[in-house]
Amino acid sequence: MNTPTEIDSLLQGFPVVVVQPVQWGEQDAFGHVNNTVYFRWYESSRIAYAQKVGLMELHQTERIGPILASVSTDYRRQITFPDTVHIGARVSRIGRASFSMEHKIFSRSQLALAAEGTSTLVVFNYKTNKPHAMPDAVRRAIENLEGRSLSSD
Ligand SMILES: CC(C)(COP(=O)(O)OP(=O)(O)OC[C@H]1O[C@@H](n2cnc3c(N)ncnc32)[C@H](O)[C@@H]1OP(=O)(O)O)[C@@H](O)C(=O)NCCC(=O)NCCSC(=O)c1cc(O)c2ccccc2c1O
Repeated sequence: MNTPTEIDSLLQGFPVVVVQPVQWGEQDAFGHVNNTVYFRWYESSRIAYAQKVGLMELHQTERIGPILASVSTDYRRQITFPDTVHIGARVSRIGRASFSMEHKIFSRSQLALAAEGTSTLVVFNYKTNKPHAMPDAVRRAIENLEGRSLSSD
């Protein structure tokens, strides 16, 4: 029996996990979830992560927030309706203004890794339209969430 608990253990080390039901309309003519949907799922996990470390609030108050610089994925399994996906996000690196995230998507019905990817976000000043140095408070919040220090490179 595939249980959410088993998937939770597969996603150990991912401090943010978003759980979403697969929608019928996310499938394409070939009967599987279309490749573009995986990027939406990654995005949901990035947003949840940014909310947890105060980056969404910072955007509301200071107009300093994340912007997506790059994203990539490897597809490991097809996903079909009905299913539920568990999308993990963790930060693996913090630079001066940028930080890197790793993502994993697990299929609950297959109890298997369906995709894994990486993304780079840049802290961005939406007033000047320029990158902004990672604020210390956000760096600390990320390190607290990850349970380790993430040195600059
Ligand atoms: C991405 C840019 C802001 C970079 O600007 P610029 O080239 O001027 O930056 P620098 O050369 O000074 O570098 C700063 C910093 O960024 C790193 N970097 C730059 N480009 C890349 C890249 N392609 N890949 C990886 N890393 C990159 C560089 O190494 C530096 O790192 P340091 O740590 O050393 O400082 C600029 O190119 C730009 O504005 N691009 C357009 C971005 C865009 O339009 N993205 C799509 C819309 S945003 C979006 O969709 C989005 C998605 C989400 O999932 C979000 C989640 C949560 C919140 C918001 C989200 C969001 O807005």
